[in-house]
Amino acid sequence: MLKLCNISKRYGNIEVLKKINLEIKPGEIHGLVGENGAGKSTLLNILFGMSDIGNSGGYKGDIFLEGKKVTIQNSNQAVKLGIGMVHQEFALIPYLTVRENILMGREKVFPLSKKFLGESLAYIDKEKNRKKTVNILQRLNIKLDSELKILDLSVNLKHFVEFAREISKESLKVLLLDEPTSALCREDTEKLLKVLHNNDLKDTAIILISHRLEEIVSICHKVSVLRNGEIVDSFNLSNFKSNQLKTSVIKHIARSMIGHTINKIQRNKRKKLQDKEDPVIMTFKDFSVHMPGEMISSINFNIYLGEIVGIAGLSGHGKLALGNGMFGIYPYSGHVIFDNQQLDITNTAEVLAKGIYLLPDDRRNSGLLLDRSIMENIIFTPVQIKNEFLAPFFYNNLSFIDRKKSSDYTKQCIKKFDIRCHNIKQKVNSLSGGNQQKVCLARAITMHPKILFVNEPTRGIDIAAKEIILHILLDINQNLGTTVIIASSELDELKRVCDRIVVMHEGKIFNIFSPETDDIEIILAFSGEMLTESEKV
Ligand SMILES: Nc1ncnc2c1ncn2[C@@H]1O[C@H](COP(=O)(O)OP(=O)(O)OP(=O)(O)O)[C@@H](O)[C@H]1O
Repeated sequence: MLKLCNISKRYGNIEVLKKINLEIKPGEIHGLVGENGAGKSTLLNILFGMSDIGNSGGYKGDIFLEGKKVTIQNSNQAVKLGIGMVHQEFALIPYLTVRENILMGREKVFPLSKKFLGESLAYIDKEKNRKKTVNILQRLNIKLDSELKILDLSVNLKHFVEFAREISKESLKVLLLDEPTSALCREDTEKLLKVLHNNDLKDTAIILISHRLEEIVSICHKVSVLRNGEIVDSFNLSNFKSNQLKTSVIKHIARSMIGHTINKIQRNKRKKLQDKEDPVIMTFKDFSVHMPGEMISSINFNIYLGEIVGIAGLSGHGKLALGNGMFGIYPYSGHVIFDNQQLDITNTAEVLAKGIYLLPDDRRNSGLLLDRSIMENIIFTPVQIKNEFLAPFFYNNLSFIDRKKSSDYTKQCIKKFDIRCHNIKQKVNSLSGGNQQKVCLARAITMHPKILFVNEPTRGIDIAAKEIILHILLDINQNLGTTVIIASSELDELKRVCDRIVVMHEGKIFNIFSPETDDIEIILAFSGEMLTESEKV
């Protein structure tokens, strides 16, 4: 179905893809793995004719579709050729509804209006389109109101909408999936992958990028490993059915990606599950947050000084709402007490100045200044809130950025966080997704927060960099005394670093577990169920 011959791509002097050769059959799911910045998204962007590729000098090499050579200059051409893409950072129109986004350009219209007014002026049959959308969403087994605006959806639901839009296209020849599951919890990932696995798309050639190697090994037929823009290894996965073989092939792929083996971070000294004696740093009283698709209602919860708390649960049950609500991003009610005083969470500058910081999961929309350099992104909040990185006052309160200090510090961050970039001046929107996430974290850490809320810190991060990030979170907790609240879909990571794990269900705290608790018990709590005493035994 798809054949790539010697595909190369340069950004200025830097060659980010070097003579990529790849063949994918109809019905084949081909995994593409590699470190952050290895060139995976660039390859898919070429195949989907993304404007960024054309604007930066295009690509070299040949693309064949069903044996015919094609040139892809823009996304319109790609769509016409039968190529669909689910983007890492969404390509949805925020002010339109789920229905409008899924069916855009393919809406059902009233036949008579089409006859008299022509296709482009025909009246859209809203009811028929609504039913069609509901059917598509049912195919994905997802409960979602088709009339909600994209703007009001959580990140995981946006992923489902993108996926629904692509798989509902007839005559889809090639489907490009750029980390479609990175924002999803295990259950939602399974729903989505089931559609791929069930051969619903049996004539389509699929390329799947994922940093979750278990996922790649479970559903892909083949996998190619990209390192520094080159394919360094490929594996035929059809032979690896048993769990033991899967584990060994995962290790093999990981080594091939990174070039060395990875040591998983494990916290040694943990705090005991809190008792009444421990000092409380923050209290939520009757706290509700009306975050669309992630509401929490009337929770009462203490955060203890110096702990690392994990917040887990299925998407849509409120896991992400605590941090987002804390920063007044969505309407809320109730009270937040910090250091024995009521906090005015509508005053973000004051919240930040008190040493409370949020690293949001939606980094592109609320975490980064995309058009600014890595350095500006890292120092921005410390300059604004804490007057850091400024040269001595020039006149009254007027001062300039201390360039040397800022650039030395940024270089340190690049090293510490292993941010793969050309230099400190590179604009953040030209960094790979995982490296953007590292910039967000570097800024958060630069604030030396007393309390750090992090939503999905390792989303889109490669397997080696994940360990760096977990290590840094442990480090600021142990050495700076930062209290850390991590909302994450990665239960394994929460178990490795947290003192306790709070499970949210239907917007409430369902239970709080010690990290030693068996996975099954925690996962059951995700659905609001508990093991009986005899089952525990
Ligand atoms: N517009 C651009 N200008 C300059 N460099 C760019 C641009 N877009 C991407 N790059 C560089 O190309 C390289 C490959 O990036 P790409 O997004 O393909 O990586 P990736 O393998 O998808 O990483 P991730 O896993 O983090 O998503 C990176 O070094 C990135 O900085």
